[in-house]
Amino acid sequence: MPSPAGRSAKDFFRPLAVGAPEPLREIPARPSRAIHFFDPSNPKMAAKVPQLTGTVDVLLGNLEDAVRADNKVAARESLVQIASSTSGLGGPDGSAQLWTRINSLDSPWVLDDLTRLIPAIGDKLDVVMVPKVQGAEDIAYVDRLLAQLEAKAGLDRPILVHAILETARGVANVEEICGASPRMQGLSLGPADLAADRRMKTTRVGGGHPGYLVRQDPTTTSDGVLGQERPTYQQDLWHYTIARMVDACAMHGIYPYYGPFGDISDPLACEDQFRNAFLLGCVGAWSLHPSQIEIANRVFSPSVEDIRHARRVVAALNRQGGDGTGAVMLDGKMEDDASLKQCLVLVELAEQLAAVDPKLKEIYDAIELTDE
Ligand SMILES: CC(=O)SCCNC(=O)CCNC(=O)[C@H](O)C(C)(C)COP(=O)(O)OP(=O)(O)OC[C@H]1O[C@@H](n2cnc3c(N)ncnc32)[C@H](O)[C@@H]1OP(=O)(O)O
Ligand SMILES: O=CC(=O)O
Ligand SMILES: [Mg+2]
Repeated sequence: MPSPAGRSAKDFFRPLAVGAPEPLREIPARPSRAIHFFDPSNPKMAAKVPQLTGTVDVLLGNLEDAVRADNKVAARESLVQIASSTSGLGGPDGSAQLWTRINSLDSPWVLDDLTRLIPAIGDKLDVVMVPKVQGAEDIAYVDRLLAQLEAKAGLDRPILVHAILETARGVANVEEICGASPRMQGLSLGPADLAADRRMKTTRVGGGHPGYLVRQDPTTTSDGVLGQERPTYQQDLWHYTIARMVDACAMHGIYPYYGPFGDISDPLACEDQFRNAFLLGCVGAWSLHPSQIEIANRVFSPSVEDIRHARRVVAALNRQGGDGTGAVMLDGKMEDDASLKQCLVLVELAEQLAAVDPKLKEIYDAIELTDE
């Protein structure tokens, strides 16, 4: 059966242009807790890139929304300059990955974004983020164009594609978007554009809303008097979409991310939003301001308590049967193959992060198990 992007299974992993690199069979799990956005046309932000390179998993040169229309060319040119001159940025050995967010596919800038960036810095660019993706056809367009440009530039490694989920049609097509190309690296939730496209009545960039709540039912006392207290509980506007995104990504072996949290002055609510996404399966979130990098790095790294518990579960199941199967009691709770698999997700993530973050490695290495 043809894939949504029109390719049969036998052709799925064939390069889309003669001389283009072979597509990857599996998307590598490179740490990407914070995708830090900067506007390359803003001299102050551009100047901060070298010092951010050792502190953040991904630096993303943003060319789309938040870059003024009259700065689009300057942003693109400055990104070329930054990528060429910043050591440790981008490529398979970079200490920070280099991503870019190109302009939307219907904009007057996107063709020049790709035809300028790929020949100039294609060897440094790890991922191209595509905004406002509507369906597999958008990915197919970028896929073919990237293959042609990679072939022309003689690149030996495919540039990956990340789509922003920020239109109602995109959400309806989320599974086919994830499976549209072997280049698909992941998806980010774009709550601001998605809210506008859905005609939601919010005015924020991500996060909750005090009006979106449930109220406790009225209570009556034993003599029938209506109680005064009716607590309310704010609900998560993004739960449904994040859950759909996580399932679609997991099904296709690619990575889901929460996107922007616009209230820079509210680090606590930002942390909550990021943690909800982490718990639901996301691997990272966007950082719009340097202060959000630390929040994402912390929230998207498993805690010491989680890793201690996960290792104890692994050890307890191994102690019992040697092969990790069966069931054991630990702290009054039943643990078996299914909880073991959850624990292994955390243990593997900790190993991946420790490999790039020496401080975290020290912390995880120092965890002692007291059961043996
Ligand atoms: C819905 C969406 O599409 S979200 C994605 C698109 N939006 C973005 O990318 C926004 C990126 N961030 C920004 O534009 C800015 O952070 C703003 C406008 C939110 C706030 O900027 P400022 O008012 O300058 O913040 P603030 O004064 O706290 O900045 C402190 C310093 O950090 C710098 N800085 C701020 N944001 C960033 C950033 N993202 N990257 C690098 N440096 C930054 C500032 O230039 C300033 O530098 P200075 O100390 O040399 O003066
Ligand atoms: O691009 C991000 C968004 O929220 O819109
Ligand atoms: Mg957007």
